[in-house]
Amino acid sequence: MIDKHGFQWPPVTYHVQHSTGKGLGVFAAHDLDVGDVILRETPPIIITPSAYIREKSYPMAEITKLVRKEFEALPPIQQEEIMSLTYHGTAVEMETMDRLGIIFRTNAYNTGSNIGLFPKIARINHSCRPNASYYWSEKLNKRIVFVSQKTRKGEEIFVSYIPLLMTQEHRQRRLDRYGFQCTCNACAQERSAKAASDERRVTLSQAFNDFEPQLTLTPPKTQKGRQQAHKNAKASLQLLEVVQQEQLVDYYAKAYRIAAFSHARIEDWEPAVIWANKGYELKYIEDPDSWSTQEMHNLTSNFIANWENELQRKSQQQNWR
Ligand SMILES: C[S@@+](CC[C@H](N)C(=O)[O-])C[C@H]1O[C@@H](n2cnc3c(N)ncnc32)[C@H](O)[C@@H]1O
Repeated sequence: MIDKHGFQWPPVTYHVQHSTGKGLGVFAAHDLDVGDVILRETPPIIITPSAYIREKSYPMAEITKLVRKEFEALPPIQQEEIMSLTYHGTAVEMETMDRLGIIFRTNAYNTGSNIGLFPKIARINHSCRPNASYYWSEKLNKRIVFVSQKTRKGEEIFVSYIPLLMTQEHRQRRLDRYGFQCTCNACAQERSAKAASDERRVTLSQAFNDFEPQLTLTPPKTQKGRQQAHKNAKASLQLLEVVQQEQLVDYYAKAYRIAAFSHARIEDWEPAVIWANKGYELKYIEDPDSWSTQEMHNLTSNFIANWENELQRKSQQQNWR
């Protein structure tokens, strides 16, 4: 629709066009900044797996039946859009499942406790170093795709289909179910750069796990505990460097949260506030209504209060001298 000022409404943020070696892809229609929303989409098909399905990891025969029922209720134009999506099935799946079931398997996303198909979002290709991310908004009943790295007009938009803290070999194994050999800029690097990237991703995975039990605000009680907490604060800054070197924007908020907690534990309030606030800003972009956004908001306020108290204490001490 063109509004009274001659502008397209809603504004066009992307085009679907050919992507070399990847079929169709989604491309930026103009320069996009971190946090810009590319797409918001309500799933025309959404299924609720039974408890049995969730535990036994997706028995496709049952899913296909649920999907078919929803599909039959859609208007022909939506059915056509869905049937035009790409699909990839194993030899067994091609034998035992119909095309709709395989389309759903190739393109659907987990959506809270359900699984949804988003035909427009399904055109976005994968990268192991993506420039976009997404979340499911229960409130809006939509999946929202937003830019996580500055993207220039005409550049392709990529999300990740898989967790990224793994070696390339491991990632490729996960991607095999989609039927393609990944040639993203992380996978297509020359051998030594790829080895360095693998090492960073494995280090990050290990470090995120190791930090998890130490993310508490209780100050250490012993001398040894205090020494360890100081070491952790230093290590949290190294972790931030590694995640930035690897440009894994989907993991920045997690690293900021670790740096915030680690500095709060040693009562170094200024960096604690800075990292908590950075984490909050990213979490807010990711999903303003999520529990983890609220957590980062509360931590930031709490650390600011502690920092103010500390500054007040210091200025009183100076006045007494
Ligand atoms: C969800 S669809 C994405 C849109 C698809 N390119 C299309 O034309 O509709 C997933 C399929 O896109 C292709 N694809 C996605 N990311 C790719 C990548 N990094 N390299 C090669 N092919 C990719 C694969 O064929 C994959 O099965």
